[in-house]
Amino acid sequence: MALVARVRALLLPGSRLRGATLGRAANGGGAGARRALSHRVLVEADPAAGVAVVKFRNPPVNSLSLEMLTELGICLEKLENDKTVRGIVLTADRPGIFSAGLDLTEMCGRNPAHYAEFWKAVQELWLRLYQSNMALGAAINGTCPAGGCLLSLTCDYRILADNPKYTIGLNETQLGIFAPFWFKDTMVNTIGHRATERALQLGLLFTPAEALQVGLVDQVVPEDQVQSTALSVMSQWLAIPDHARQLTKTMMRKATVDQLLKHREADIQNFVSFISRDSIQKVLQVYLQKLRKKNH
Ligand SMILES: CCCCC/C=C\C/C=C\CC/C=C/CC(=O)SCCNC(=O)CCNC(=O)[C@H](O)C(C)(C)COP(=O)(O)OP(=O)(O)OC[C@H]1O[C@@H](n2cnc3c(N)ncnc32)[C@H](O)[C@@H]1OP(=O)(O)O
Repeated sequence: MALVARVRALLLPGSRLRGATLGRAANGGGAGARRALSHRVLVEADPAAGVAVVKFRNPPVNSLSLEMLTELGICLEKLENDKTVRGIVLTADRPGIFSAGLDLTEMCGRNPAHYAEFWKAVQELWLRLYQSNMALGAAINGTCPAGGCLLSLTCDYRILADNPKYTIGLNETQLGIFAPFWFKDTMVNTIGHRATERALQLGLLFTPAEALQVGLVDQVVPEDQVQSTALSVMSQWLAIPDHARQLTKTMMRKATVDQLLKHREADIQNFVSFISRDSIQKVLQVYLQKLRKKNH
């Protein structure tokens, strides 16, 4: 289903999104700051600074469900059309978990049509973020595996909280699945081929010190300074004339984007047939059960 159709579906009677305010809603924060609410995404915009902070709040772990992907996509589209916003900082509403990655329940026990719809939504969000004309920063205030790491890698820079409990990486192989080519390319573009090959094959989750060393993040700062640092780094990016920064970003990312655009349909079909395999369903179910057992 296309983004517009998914939004309509979300707005049908009975949907949890119905009645939610997706536009700018109320004053909040400092002078001129504006807040907008949807269920799973909170936006704090500061028009004077030209920056919006987009906060994930999809408890318990900020997983990227179909609804979360859709709300995030709507929110980013609105911000892209807002002339007062030139930069976006992505972060979690609460410290602890930036995002647990793609929602595993969307990839388990569903039908092929659902897998195709879900994967299309993952592609759409990646394309929106990776091609964004905005300057994007990630204020990573919690653990950041797999799809969470991918979100941060679409940004122009990453600031990670200095907490050894927080790890970051594309750990798909540890689940018995693997990162598709465009996840891989996004990481290669950040840390290079050899470091990516090692990280992906071993499904490494890096501590803050390791992530800094390998170049997966640009700065590690005390936990209470993650957002303020991300905002002050943003002012450096916004000091560059937009057109010059945007043309450079497009030049750097075009080949990677074009690969997915060229193989988009095949990538969906490959995902659907891979994820539908009995053996893959089994490993995902075992992984989910292990996560759930901890709590019961
Ligand atoms: C041949 C051609 C092939 C072409 C191939 C194409 C594609 C390739 C194929 C597939 C690629 C698919 C890509 C996937 C990328 C991903 O993002 S997969 C998700 C990876 N994520 C993780 O591994 C993280 C798992 N979670 C955790 O490690 C922990 O939850 C946490 C984040 C560290 C938090 O720990 P904490 O102790 O605070 O919380 P709990 O573990 O107790 O969790 C609470 C609650 O939430 C549930 N949950 C956790 N993570 C997820 C998730 N990602 N999705 C859904 N649900 C999740 C957990 O089960 C608990 O539930 P409850 O017990 O019922 O409350």
